[in-house]
Amino acid sequence: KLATEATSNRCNPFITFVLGGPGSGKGTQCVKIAETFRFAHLSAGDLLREEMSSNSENGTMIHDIIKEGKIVPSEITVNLLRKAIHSSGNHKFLIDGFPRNEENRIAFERIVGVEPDIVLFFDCPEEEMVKRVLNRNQGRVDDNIDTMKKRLEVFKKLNLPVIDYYSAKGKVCKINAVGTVNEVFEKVLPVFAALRI
Ligand SMILES: Nc1ncnc2c1ncn2[C@@H]1O[C@H](COP(=O)(O)OP(=O)(O)OP(=O)(O)O)[C@@H](O)[C@H]1O
Ligand SMILES: Nc1ccn([C@@H]2O[C@H](COP(=O)(O)O)[C@@H](O)[C@H]2O)c(=O)n1
Ligand SMILES: [Mg+2]
Repeated sequence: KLATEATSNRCNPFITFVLGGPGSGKGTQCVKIAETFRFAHLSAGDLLREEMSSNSENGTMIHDIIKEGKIVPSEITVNLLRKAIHSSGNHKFLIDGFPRNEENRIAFERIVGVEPDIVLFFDCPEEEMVKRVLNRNQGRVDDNIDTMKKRLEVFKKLNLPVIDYYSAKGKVCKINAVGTVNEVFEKVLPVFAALRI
């Protein structure tokens, strides 16, 4: 029901928040959803990494926070998302890895002014997430066992309560993230196939 409530004459953008622990497969699945259903894929982590590499005034701070597995101040992340939403030319968005905490959630509502239509939650056992992250090999400063342990703690302490918040509003689609990439995508497909946007 939650996914079919959207109608074709809406004015607001259609927002999907994509959540799950580090290495649960959010980015991998977002690429497939975006290709199949023509959503714009905005990864909060990717936007922060781009900002970090662009010699911006916040670059060093962002680097240090990511290396520690902590959460960047919401104003920075939400403003990067806001700009990306407005320049995308699309009206359907996958916002990957956001909101990570209550502060992120509230800042998005305040600055962007909309709530998500649906929240996808990739539910994955910790051992599997650790294995995936340590095999990722993309040169990320946070893909090491020390940072990964911290990220898992931050996920449980700060991100799970956000997922609970949206669950209570009936917005969460929980997907079992165990299985091959294609097996997981098979579970995601019906969520988006049911949309009328
Ligand atoms: N279903 C899967 N089975 C096995 N490996 C997977 C699966 N999905 C993704 N992977 C691999 O696991 C790693 C982590 O996946 P991905 O980057 O999509 O996770 P993420 O949730 O976006 O993580 P992060 O929060 O750290 O950005 C990648 O190397 C990816 O190729
Ligand atoms: N809303 C967010 C999203 C990410 N971060 C920081 O970036 C790191 C990597 O994020 P991924 O989504 O690519 O896993 C994350 O551990 C945070 O340090 C953030 O602060 N706020
Ligand atoms: Mg990712």
